[in-house]
Amino acid sequence: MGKKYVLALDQGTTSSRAIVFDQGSNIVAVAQKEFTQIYPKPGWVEHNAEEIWSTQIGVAAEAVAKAGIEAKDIAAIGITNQRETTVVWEKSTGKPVYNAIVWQCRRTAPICDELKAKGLAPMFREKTGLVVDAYFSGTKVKWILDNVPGAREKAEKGELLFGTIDTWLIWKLTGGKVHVTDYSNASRTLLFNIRELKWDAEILKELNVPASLLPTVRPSSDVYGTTDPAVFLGAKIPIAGAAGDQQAALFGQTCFQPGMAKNTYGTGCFMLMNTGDKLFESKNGLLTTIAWGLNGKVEYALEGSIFIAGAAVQWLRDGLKLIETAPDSEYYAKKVKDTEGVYVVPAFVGLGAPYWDMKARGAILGLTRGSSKAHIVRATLDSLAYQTKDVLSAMEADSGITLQALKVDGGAVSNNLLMQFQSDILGVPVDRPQVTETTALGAAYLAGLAVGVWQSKEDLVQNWKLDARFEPSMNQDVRGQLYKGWQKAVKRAMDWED
Ligand SMILES: Nc1ncnc2c1ncn2[C@@H]1O[C@H](COP(=O)(O)OP(=O)(O)O)[C@@H](O)[C@H]1O
Ligand SMILES: O=P(O)(O)OC[C@H](O)CO
Repeated sequence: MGKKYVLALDQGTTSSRAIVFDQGSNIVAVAQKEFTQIYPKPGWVEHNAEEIWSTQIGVAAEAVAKAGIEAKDIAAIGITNQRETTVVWEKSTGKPVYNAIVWQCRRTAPICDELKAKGLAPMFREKTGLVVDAYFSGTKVKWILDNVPGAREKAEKGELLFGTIDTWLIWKLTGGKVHVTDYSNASRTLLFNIRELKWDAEILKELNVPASLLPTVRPSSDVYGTTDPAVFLGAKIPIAGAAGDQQAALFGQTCFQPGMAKNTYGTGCFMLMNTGDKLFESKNGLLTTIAWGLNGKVEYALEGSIFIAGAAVQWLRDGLKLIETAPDSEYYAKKVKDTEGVYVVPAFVGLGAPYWDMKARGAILGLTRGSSKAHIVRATLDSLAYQTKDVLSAMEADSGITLQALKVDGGAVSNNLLMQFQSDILGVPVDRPQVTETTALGAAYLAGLAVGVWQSKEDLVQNWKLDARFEPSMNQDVRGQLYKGWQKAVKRAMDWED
């Protein structure tokens, strides 16, 4: 049948995944591997960039083998990645000078406080669409250059390269030949001017980051180079698409029209609304970000970033050991009809949108002698839905658009109880597609469009198929009451850490 498969590499926060798609957007094979989470201090999160690479290339080979195809049957590779996570490496050796600093890491909160104290937040907001927060790459690069012995001298001599994970993987896949990123990833660095579409000289100066470190910014659907046969299954395959995982999910959900939105429930939860060529400035704590660069222009999105979602379920599993597997959360939550007033606020790494409080910390509130494991498990699941409600309210206020239905995806959407509660608390239908691996699908689409596997975005829309629609069935008064309790609980968790 010729080369009609597309391989998506989905490098997430907790695992590296590779998925082979056919031209009908069907999943032919999946391989996945978790990798080490490194917590050197409270609030710090790192990954080993070499382990990211070895797990990613490992699952790529495994997925191709499982699909029963050969590397030469792959028309293109698309990359999608946990965003903001920062790698700095030596140009000559390819060796990272430090572990990757993960998006969740709070170590640069003091740098952000200084920038805010200097009154620079409005400048950053205006140019980058982002808030000054440790979440983004800019202050992480600065931290590496300021704290890793010898790093700044090498950077100033042009011997180091910076990249988010897309850049790191493309550089490795091409055998160290190509140093690029795409518009969507660049827009998460706090270094990129989303209006002028270039690295911002004033910001680079302020953060003391030499421009020589930075990758070339390219469209999200474009042939960046080919794989080095020595590293990728002996074949030269075009690497033809890249996008941050949340933007890729927006693309995979075929949210191509302004006003269309999706919410992805993974480690964190990220709601994005396509705003087309319009750049909305949020007045309600959301981010303005680039959705993708495609067909010679960029399109924008409004984003609500929630730092802890599925990770709270992992905490129930690994930290509290209340459940054995993530899906068990549904089983225990079902044992009670509601949380009886218990709220879990999973502000483990502060709070993102719409609060942006780096000093918030997790809290369980409303406990009584009658509170049980089931109540805590249920309250943890509910917290994903409440945080989503916070963000959707902000998005509707910013855009003036009332959502008719919310498209969802990501690991936690298999939880039916959560999806029903989500619909109940929003008062909006929740639509779960058959393919919930929309992040990988989006990356495959971007790559496939660049090499002609698919001809146009319109071709893709018909591939989106509904699995289940969850309709709101909660009484409005109950909804209001429950949400009021959540807002009270959030206030108690805020501004906690000194
Ligand atoms: N049935 C479930 N109920 C609740 N949470 C779940 C369920 N299945 C998976 N999860 C959560 O979903 C997350 C994994 O989703 P995934 O999309 O793979 O995340 P990521 O891309 O961020 O690594 C984990 O945090 C896990 O706790
Ligand atoms: O890896 P995920 O799916 O948790 O996504 C992480 C986000 O890209 C962080 O901004």
